Amino acid sequence: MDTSGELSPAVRSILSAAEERDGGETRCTVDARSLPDALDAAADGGRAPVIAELKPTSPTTDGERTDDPVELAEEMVAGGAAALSVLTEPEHFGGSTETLRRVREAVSVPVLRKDFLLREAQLDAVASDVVLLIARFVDDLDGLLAAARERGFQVLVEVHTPGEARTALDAGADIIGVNNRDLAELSVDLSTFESVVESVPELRDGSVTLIAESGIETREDVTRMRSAGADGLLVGSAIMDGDVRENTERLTDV
Ligand SMILES: O=C(O)c1ccccc1NCC(=O)[C@H](O)[C@H](O)COP(=O)(O)O
Repeated sequence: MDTSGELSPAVRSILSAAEERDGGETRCTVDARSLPDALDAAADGGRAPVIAELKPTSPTTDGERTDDPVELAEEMVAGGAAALSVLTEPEHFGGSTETLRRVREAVSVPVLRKDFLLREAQLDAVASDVVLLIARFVDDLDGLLAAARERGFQVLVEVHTPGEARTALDAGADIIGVNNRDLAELSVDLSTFESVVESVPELRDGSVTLIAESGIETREDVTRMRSAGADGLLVGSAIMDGDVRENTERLTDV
């Protein structure tokens, strides 16, 4: 894990909690719904390919959303979300593996497990269609990627810099997310996605499903990230803040 650069106290706390968290007792086997296919189908159908994120709270959010997550998930899908992301981190994001299990049972779109996974056993805590691995925080990306794929998971490898994007490509990642959130300041800057993609043109050669993550709030942001090459857009706060169906419709209907 690379904790050498600056990290906000909240992220340090998230990582300490992740180091302590147990995995599942039995090995997961997943028959995954395809995230790339779901994103392509949305785009072919004239909708922005949005992955709507169920994030009850976060270090950058005031308060906590306590409505039934299954109802929220169904509203997101009704609003046009191509896929869902469910936070399972409990201490800082109000998530749970049980929420993800219930949501995945209730919807037919692919569901991403959004968490800070550090060890192979943690993959087995719950089945999902996609798991997130954060390049900076995973010691053995090749090994964890292989372990996830052996179980049937698709893997979204998250990066924030050109160097991390090259590491993800070298490890054979085929779904890569560029997170616009800086983990030192927790601020978001959409030009992060643009500059990483410009520095690493292989991200746009068609072999990778490329996701823009964080800080996407408006239709203009959606158009901007799509123009820069995003095949999918991961949106949390702008959907969770208010009527999730209306918010999802506003961002998918472009
Ligand atoms: O969302 C946070 O406050 C946060 C703080 C520290 C580490 C990670 C954090 N978020 C994880 C994410 O990547 C986002 O939930 C996701 O990309 C959606 O972002 P947004 O649309 O800006 O809510």
